[in-house]
Amino acid sequence: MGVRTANVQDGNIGETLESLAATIHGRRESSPEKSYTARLLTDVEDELLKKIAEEASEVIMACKDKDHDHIRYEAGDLVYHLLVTLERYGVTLDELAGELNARMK
Ligand SMILES: N=c1c2ncn([C@@H]3O[C@H](COP(=O)(O)OP(=O)(O)OP(=O)(O)O)[C@@H](O)[C@H]3O)c2ncn1[C@@H]1O[C@H](COP(=O)(O)O)[C@@H](O)[C@H]1O
Repeated sequence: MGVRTANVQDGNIGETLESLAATIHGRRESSPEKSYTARLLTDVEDELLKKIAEEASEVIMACKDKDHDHIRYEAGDLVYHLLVTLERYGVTLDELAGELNARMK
């Protein structure tokens, strides 16, 4: 585990998710030898699905430690892998927004 804190600045979550999702989408054209994302998009699906469980567990452990920087770091890993999962299975961010908006009371 290597939590990096240098150069981490607050950002706009909407813009960041859209930019990252676009990068991930673009990796469909990349070589799996050169891109981890391209590998996750093309490898056997269990490789990606296992990462979701692993990263979720790491978030849980960081929360148990009440370690703010570590929680942020592991949440970043989890959200990245979730975005790769959405890309792989064809669920767009707009659809996700629709799903969440529909629940708002
Ligand atoms: N945001 C990410 C991102 N977050 C996490 N990861 C990778 O996800 C993996 C996490 O797995 P692990 O938790 O096992 O790795 P780890 O962090 O070494 O292990 P721990 O410290 O968590 O124990 C690492 O290989 C990270 O590099 C990411 N890989 C890519 N991206 C984004 O995806 C873009 C495309 O990257 P390529 O995959 O290189 O094309 C990049 O420009 C980034 O914006």
